[in-house]
Amino acid sequence: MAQGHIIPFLALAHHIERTQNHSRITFVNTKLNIQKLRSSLPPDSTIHLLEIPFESSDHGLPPATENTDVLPYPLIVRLLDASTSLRPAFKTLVHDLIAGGDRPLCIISDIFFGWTATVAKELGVFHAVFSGAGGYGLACYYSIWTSLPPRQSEEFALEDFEGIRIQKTQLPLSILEADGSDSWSLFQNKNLPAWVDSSGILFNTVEEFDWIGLSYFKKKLGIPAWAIGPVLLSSESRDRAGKSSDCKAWLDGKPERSVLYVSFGSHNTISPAQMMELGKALESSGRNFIWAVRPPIGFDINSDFRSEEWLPEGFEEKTSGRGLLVEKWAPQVEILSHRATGGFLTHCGWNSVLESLSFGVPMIGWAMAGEQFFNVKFLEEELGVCVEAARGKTCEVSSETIRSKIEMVMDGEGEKGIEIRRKASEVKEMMRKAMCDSDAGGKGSSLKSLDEFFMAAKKSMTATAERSSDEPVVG
Ligand SMILES: O=c1ccn([C@@H]2O[C@H](COP(=O)(O)OP(=O)(O)O[C@H]3O[C@H](CO)[C@@H](O)[C@H](O)[C@H]3O)[C@@H](O)[C@H]2O)c(=O)[nH]1
Repeated sequence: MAQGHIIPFLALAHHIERTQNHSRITFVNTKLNIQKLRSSLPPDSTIHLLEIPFESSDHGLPPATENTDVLPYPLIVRLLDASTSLRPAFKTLVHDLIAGGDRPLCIISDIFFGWTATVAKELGVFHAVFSGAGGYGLACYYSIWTSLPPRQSEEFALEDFEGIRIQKTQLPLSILEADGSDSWSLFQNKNLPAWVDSSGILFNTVEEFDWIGLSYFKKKLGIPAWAIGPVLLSSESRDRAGKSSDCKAWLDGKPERSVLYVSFGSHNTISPAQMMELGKALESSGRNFIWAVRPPIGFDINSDFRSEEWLPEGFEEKTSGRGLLVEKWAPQVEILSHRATGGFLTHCGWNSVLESLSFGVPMIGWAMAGEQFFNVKFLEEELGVCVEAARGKTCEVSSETIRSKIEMVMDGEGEKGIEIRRKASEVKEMMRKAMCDSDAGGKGSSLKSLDEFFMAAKKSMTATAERSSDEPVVG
């Protein structure tokens, strides 16, 4: 029930539809999310859409709230918790399919729907969690949630993830405030342990560069972790195209790799003070930029953007011609794929990371929540494709610091600028190969993993069928 999760699920559904012959896919979600999805499916799509009932106002949420993108941060955990109420309707749905002779081959569910693994186990259906997050970032997140660090430590080693040290400033607010009895702890204490009921985890990532995190899950949960990515949604398959043509036309007039794209994903925003500093940094950097803007923390996230109030005085006039503000939703893939885009200031949500790297665009990291802090650590320390600019939605940042990181990444002639672009190109190539079906060497690793996953699901289905035919008929 979040755009950042629905997008990779839709991409996965398209990918399965294309690569696995004769598979029938049913996409299950609540009414409003299904409505949005319907508009983004091509007319010839074989993907079925099914709604399950959900009344947000029954859970202390505003009416018609079914997606995190319309919610302020404090209400997100309430939506997650409310989503567990879908369990009986979901169980009935799967039960009815089985009773009608249409047993599903497998159920693939989101990381926040741990309970679906338990339902699948009860009904004897093969189940996998699909993580739109990467292996390394999710491994840190899982490890910390299942063994909360002492509150006073400024830096600590992860108990079950060898060699990884985390600083307190890298913890999302939900974990910083967790004491075992708060809403996030209560939710995660139910959600994460349920993953062991699953038969494996599918990751939207690539084995060749994300094996550390994948190994963590194989060892920790004793189930397979299949890297099947990157599965990405093309700009044509996106429902909310934003100001598509405006951005493209604007980018067409800019030199190669000269534009910095700034966006913090589908629902995050920063504090008013941070927004002011970021504005100053973009102004003083003298660089071209596209900034996907959203009202800062403390203001209605769905309201119009007031640049004269939230950005430095005269910002739009001073950056006219070299800066473009896009309100609420930008055509991100179109921007990242354009030859004029040379860098991405991002919160490092995993979809943004994959989208950026699939076009070889290096990043400036500013994590906001969830596993994003660990993604930044991974991208900077392990892959060398990112430099960190700031941490969190409330930290103090100065325009000078942000500007220096912008210059470092956007400077195609400086040592760092050259190196980071080289590494980003290397990762882009790894991603291409993982999904490649035509190189002389045969299928790429991610395509092979998806085949393995389907083989495991089919084997399990055959075993279930054999078991039920062995059962004595009771009159
Ligand atoms: O103006 C915008 C903003 C976002 N997007 C798209 O929305 C998605 C955003 O996904 P992501 O970058 O992963 O950010 P979040 O929406 O914040 O993602 C959530 O889901 C991710 C995958 O599980 C996690 O890595 C993040 O921590 C979690 O916040 C991407 O496909 C973007 O292309 C747009 O097209 N236009």
